[in-house]
Amino acid sequence: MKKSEAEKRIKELRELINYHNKQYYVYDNPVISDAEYDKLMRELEELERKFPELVTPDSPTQRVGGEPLPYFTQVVHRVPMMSLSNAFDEGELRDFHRRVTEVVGNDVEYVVELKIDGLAVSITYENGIYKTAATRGDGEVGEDVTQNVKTIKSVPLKLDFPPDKSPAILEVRGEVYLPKEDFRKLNEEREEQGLPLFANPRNAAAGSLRQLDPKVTAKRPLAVFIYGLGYAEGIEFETHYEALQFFKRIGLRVNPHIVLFDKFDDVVDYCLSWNEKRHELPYEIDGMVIKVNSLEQQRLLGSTAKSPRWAIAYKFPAEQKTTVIKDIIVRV
Ligand SMILES: CC(C)(CNC(=O)c1ccc(Oc2ccccc2)cc1)c1ccc2c(N)nc(N)nc2n1
Repeated sequence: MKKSEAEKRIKELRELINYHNKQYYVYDNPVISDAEYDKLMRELEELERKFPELVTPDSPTQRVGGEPLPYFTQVVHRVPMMSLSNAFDEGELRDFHRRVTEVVGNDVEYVVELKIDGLAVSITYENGIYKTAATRGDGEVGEDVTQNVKTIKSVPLKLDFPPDKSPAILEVRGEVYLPKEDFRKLNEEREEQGLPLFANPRNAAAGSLRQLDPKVTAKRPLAVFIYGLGYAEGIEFETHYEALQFFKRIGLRVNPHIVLFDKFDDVVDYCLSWNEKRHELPYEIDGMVIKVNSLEQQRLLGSTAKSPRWAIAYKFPAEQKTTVIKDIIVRV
């Protein structure tokens, strides 16, 4: 095959593979079989082997990065990654709502999201191409985990911008997690190998993401849900819900159980309902997150040094298990 034909076919294959990744990971609606998908990947890998000069960093074949790192470099977040204040019961939830309405009045909508029990990451795309990823760290400075996050199949390496909206820089935040079933299997393998077990999926995700060798991370079936905007150049949103819809449209994986409410009683009912329903989810959640939808109202409410006044986490009552102590995250 001539180089020009290879170039054309490589472009086609990348677009096809990106499309099928979006169908599978973002819309949970694959339209080809795994075997057919693998065939496309193999053809692309074969062509890139024949024409290595045609390989680009955003090619779907470039997920498992380079050599192990000696250490993680630090990344200063353009916008701090804040934490959430907590509400532990309905009363505290209603106190939050009262504080909000005292500032912005009664015409307020809320977006309610699951609080995935994983670890927070920030992912930056430049002109729609995956660029960097960092852990939350202390909120101001995190660890550069670009190579490791790149191995997560539900993280797109190229965003699908519509012609009228293509931000030069888009930095989003989300939660990296390990699904329950994969956590169980991982601990089963570790037991067989006589290795220490992970205490819970969150620790397993953290331990997997903080690996210095991306080939180890690549073996861990991590996943991500994007839940917020960090920083953007070249695009503006009026509401949080609009931002989430845009994220989904361009290929970022957003949780399917996010709901917009305009009555706080419905927010409360929805939060309480998930204390039971969560046991059927394929991943662990430790609560719900309630956010004022209007970005203008968010600005009016502002933030404390630590957390926004326009969002709160509703934590489920701790199950009668061993007391939850702050787990020490180790790299194993
Ligand atoms: C709401 C926010 C705290 C993110 N937002 C921010 O980190 C943030 C940071 C600076 C902001 O504005 C500032 C900009 C510049 C300076 C200071 C504040 C606004 C939001 C948050 C935190 C954890 C979440 C979680 N585990 N699950 C879900 N589903 N949502 C979550 N949302």
